[in-house]
Amino acid sequence: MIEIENLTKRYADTAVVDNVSLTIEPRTVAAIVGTSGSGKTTLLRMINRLVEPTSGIVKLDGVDNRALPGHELRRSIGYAIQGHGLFPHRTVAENIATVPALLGWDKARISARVDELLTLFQLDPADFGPRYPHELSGGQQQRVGVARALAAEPNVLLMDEPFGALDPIIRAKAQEDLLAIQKRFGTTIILVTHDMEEAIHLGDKIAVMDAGKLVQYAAPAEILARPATEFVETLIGTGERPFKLLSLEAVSEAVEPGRAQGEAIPATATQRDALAELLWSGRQALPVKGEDGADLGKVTVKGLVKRAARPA
Ligand SMILES: Nc1ncnc2c1ncn2[C@@H]1O[C@H](COP(=O)(O)OP(=O)(O)OP(=O)(O)O)[C@@H](O)[C@H]1O
Repeated sequence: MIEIENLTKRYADTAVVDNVSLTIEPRTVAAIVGTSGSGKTTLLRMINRLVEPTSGIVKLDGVDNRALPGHELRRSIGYAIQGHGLFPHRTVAENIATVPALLGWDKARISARVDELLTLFQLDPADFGPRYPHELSGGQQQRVGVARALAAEPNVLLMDEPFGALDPIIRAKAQEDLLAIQKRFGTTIILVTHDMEEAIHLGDKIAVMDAGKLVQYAAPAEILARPATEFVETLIGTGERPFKLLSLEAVSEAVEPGRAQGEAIPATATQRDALAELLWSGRQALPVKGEDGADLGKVTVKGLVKRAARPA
């Protein structure tokens, strides 16, 4: 668990992070969103003490983050940034091995961990391990950056716009990979993004920052249904709100009994995908299939329209 209590950072007379308090439950993803300059990166960097707070406390599993020297603290917390920050003169394997080597892991354990992570990120260890960062595509470098951040099995992973530079298709893939890896390792992730869509998709909770202040901290559905301020409402984009609400839930939650004609949609697809397919194909209902291909029922325009309405 991460507890941030009355955290403030001042530069000269300006509080760029202003008395922020929030708690992040273990094994969840918290997304920090806000406009440029709202203090997101500064807030994130006070967790691993790349920035020292002016006042306030950060506790990690109940322990003040000042209990350890900063460099030791940072070995225990994963950190991934936009542009990946890979060491250009070290191979991919050496990059990933950085923190385990600092921690004194033996060679066999390091090599097993590097192979495990490369495989997990769908990079063949024999092919990619010996390459240098410039021999990879941007998307591959990004995956190595996240693999490096996870190398020493941290409980906490901080990510600063990790997908900012990726094209939309690779970005969607990277987001899915991250969620799968987060579930597998149970990592607590704090992710800075300026993209509300990404925050809604990835965050169990979303922290909205405006001019250094935390203006709302809530689950995505709550933020969509009840934005705390006009600023939050603007960030959501009101025209998109019903579709974002539908994107939070799977088709399986909206299945109705009965049959429908035509190609089926998987129960794991989002309700937004189902509505898009219904509108595009001009149908009133789609059959829904389970992972084993079994017919589970149908999803209808009428049912989804109800679900897209503002929650009571
Ligand atoms: N070392 C510093 N000295 C003085 N001012 C700083 C320093 N670091 C950050 N700031 C200021 O603090 C404010 C918040 O910066 P921060 O990087 O946290 O914002 P951000 O929300 O992450 O923005 P972006 O989305 O553009 O990265 C900005 O106005 C920035 O200019």
